[in-house]
Amino acid sequence: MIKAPNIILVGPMGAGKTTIGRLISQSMGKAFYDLDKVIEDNAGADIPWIFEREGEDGFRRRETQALAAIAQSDTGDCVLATGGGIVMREENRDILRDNALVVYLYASVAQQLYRTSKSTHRPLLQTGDPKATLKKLFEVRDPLYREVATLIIETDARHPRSVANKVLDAIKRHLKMESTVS
Ligand SMILES: Nc1ncnc2c1ncn2[C@@H]1O[C@H](COP(=O)(O)OP(=O)(O)O)[C@@H](O)[C@H]1O
Ligand SMILES: O=C(O)C1=C[C@@H](OP(=O)(O)O)[C@@H](O)[C@H](O)C1
Ligand SMILES: [Mg+2]
Repeated sequence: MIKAPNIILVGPMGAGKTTIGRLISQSMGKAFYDLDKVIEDNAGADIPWIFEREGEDGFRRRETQALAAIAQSDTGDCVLATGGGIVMREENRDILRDNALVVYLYASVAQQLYRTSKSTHRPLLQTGDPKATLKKLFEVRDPLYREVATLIIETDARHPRSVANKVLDAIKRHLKMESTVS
């Protein structure tokens, strides 16, 4: 029998990684980690505080450390929701590709903007023009999400439960396919 891999969700801010990750972990009976929460717990401080005191570079160092610790533990029993910038470092992309089944949750810039508009805990969006920021980030990051993804799931115009079911079906189909070719 093939070993079940860790499931890692990537995608832009507002794609629903945290929300969908929690839902699919419950359905799969796997532990759930949100990388932002792990970083906050390790630092004893929240993300806005880390960005303010250590800059984005400090946050990215902490992010890589936390990703490596979780993804390279070989238990294969967790679902991990990452933050939208996880694909910016090449070493992170290597870790993702080598250690997990990676699901890219796709959302249009309009949906990203809508879903992130009610919260103030994303420092990169605390600017005068969050739409322009999301658009610029998406242009750089979309090809990188695609580079690491095993599966790509569209989330626009879908309720979280329906996105979660779509992800679960795609994972099942993928694992079945893998077991028939190996
Ligand atoms: N498929 C969806 N449809 C509508 N709202 C969603 C969907 N997925 C997530 N949301 C909402 O969007 C917001 C951002 O979701 P979140 O899971 O924090 O995204 P991410 O972790 O990718 O930044 C939350 O308020 C969440 O309830
Ligand atoms: O896109 C990014 O660079 C970031 C996304 C955030 O996570 P979500 O994608 O879960 O909002 C969080 O890691 C941090 O604010 C930086
Ligand atoms: Mg999140």
